Amino acid sequence: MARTAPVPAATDPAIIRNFCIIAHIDHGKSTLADRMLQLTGVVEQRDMKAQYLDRMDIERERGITIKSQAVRIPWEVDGTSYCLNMIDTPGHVDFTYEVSRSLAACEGAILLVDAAQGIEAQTLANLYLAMENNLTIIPVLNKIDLPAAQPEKYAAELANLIGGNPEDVLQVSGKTGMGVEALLDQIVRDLPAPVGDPEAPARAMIFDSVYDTYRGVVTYVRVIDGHLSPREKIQMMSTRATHELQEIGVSSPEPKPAKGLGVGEVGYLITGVKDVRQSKVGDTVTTFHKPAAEALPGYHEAKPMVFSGLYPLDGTDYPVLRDALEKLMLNDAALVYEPETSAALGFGFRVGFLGLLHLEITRERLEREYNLDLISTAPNVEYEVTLEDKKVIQVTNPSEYPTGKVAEVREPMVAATILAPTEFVGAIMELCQTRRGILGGMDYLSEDRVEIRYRLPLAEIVFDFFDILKSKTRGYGSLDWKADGDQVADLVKVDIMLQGEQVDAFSAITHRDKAYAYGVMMTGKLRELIPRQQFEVPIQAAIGSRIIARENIRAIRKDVLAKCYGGDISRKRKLLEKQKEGKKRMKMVGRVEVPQEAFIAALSSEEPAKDKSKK
Ligand SMILES: Nc1nc2c(ncn2[C@@H]2O[C@H](COP(=O)(O)OP(=O)(O)OP(=O)(O)O)[C@@H](O)[C@H]2O)c(=O)[nH]1
Repeated sequence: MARTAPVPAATDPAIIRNFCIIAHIDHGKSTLADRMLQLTGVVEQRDMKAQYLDRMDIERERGITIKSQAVRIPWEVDGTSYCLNMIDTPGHVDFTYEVSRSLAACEGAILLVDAAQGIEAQTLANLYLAMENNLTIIPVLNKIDLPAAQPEKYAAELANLIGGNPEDVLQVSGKTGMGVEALLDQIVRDLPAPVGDPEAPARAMIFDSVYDTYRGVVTYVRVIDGHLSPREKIQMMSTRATHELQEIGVSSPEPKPAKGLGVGEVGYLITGVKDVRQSKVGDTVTTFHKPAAEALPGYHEAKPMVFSGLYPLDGTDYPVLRDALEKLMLNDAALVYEPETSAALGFGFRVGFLGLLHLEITRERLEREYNLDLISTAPNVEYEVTLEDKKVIQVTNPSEYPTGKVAEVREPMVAATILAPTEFVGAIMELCQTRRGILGGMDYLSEDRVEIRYRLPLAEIVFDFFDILKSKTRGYGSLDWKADGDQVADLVKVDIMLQGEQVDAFSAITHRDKAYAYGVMMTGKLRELIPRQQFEVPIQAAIGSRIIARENIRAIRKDVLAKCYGGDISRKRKLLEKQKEGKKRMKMVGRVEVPQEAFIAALSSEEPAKDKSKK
């Protein structure tokens, strides 16, 4: 019954439809994409697995999409075989950047809304992105099989938001497959076919690029004008670097070599290049023999929001970490890093991320895919510090924060949008107020749902804000934010000292009002984590030379042989060996031995617990 046809060799743009699915997290994009793959027969029943397009283990385990994926699916309407290119996109606010790149490769978007939840913060954010890209939008309610679904109510809400009639909002279930065929028909009917000049010099936009151990760099493109063929010499417009095309093809969803890619087509290129910097996302590909005069407008550079130091537990892994970061960067245009050294942790990198989830995912990928053990330092945002001599520096690492000579510090701000049932307005405003927020406005989307806008310091919302918002709104609040300039702030650097020796890994830049709380928290934690030494160890928190908190670790003389009475010499030796082993995993801070685990434990609590990472 599925109206599938063999994937047509799409040389005629009139039969192509490029679309993406945008939605708030968990509203069911990946499930709907799965159902489309199954219905159209591109994935055999026996090969089907949930979240087919989520290729990374982490994506499957956490049930979230991180990378965009493009796949070509056939669909027949009124006897004509169409070629649909579906681009699955992530929903989490950290990965909005991935979404905007995918949108630029499409003519239309399915705006998917959970029929039991209604419109949420990322529904709005993604809708605005799609509108900015002039995409045709098909509103769809998903999960209508759920007993809690309220299709009439939310169809009205959606129609109200984007204009149109509630009756025109399609109702589907990605789970049961209900309504999905009608949706595919509507995609063919409502979305415009791509337009471009087939005779013009080739121009293709790179919207993704991944490193494959066997094949080298695989570059995903959307052709705007002209044609790309195998064995052709291509040129990257930003660097003018040339490569020979070894393979060109489409994902269906497994890679399938093709005879070429024409106007409007989405596919992949392989040039055998191993250097990941040769294939930059946002760049335009043209041909060497007939190059285009002008590149396509690129993407906005993603701006990292959160910075953290990443250090290998074992110092000899440093080169592995460097290579791994380089490879990940190709996959992830938003990642930036530079080498740094820490007195306490050795050689590592300062890495910039889009948010905490991005940090967590990156760290997990590095550990898993490259077999590394890492310590990540407490994350912080980027500050702009003006010194007394008017020099301006950007500080992403607390240990670089200048002491004494500071004239002004500016902190990054965000424009935040919170959606929640009206009964929680008071609680939300109270929370934003304590986070130094300034109310920007409030709109009622329906009589029981409100949109509240605040301007807040990034540092106040990027760490635990969302978890608190969720608990204050009994799970119903949703949050989206984007960068919104900066402001002068009263910030200080808190240092942590062990026996008078500063430990750079524990320093933090905080608002003056919160410095004391940080000092007390960190000194208290370290007292628990650092074992007693043979002398007393004071742990202090200080702003400049002023001590704001202090704890003490009492002295102990640790005699490991005390337990071994009797003359069993081999047992004694074993114990001594063991003690030596243990020492190897100690870091010396002055005379104080700090176990590696203490660093990990003291720093890790600054991250969100694993299961809280979803929005
Ligand atoms: N009952 C019901 N559950 C659904 C339906 N579609 C998705 N779900 C469930 O909703 C949850 C989220 O679905 P996903 O497809 O992973 O959501 P997503 O929007 O792709 O999430 P991200 O990829 O992380 O953005 C899963 O537990 C699905 O099983 C549906 O039509 N009906």
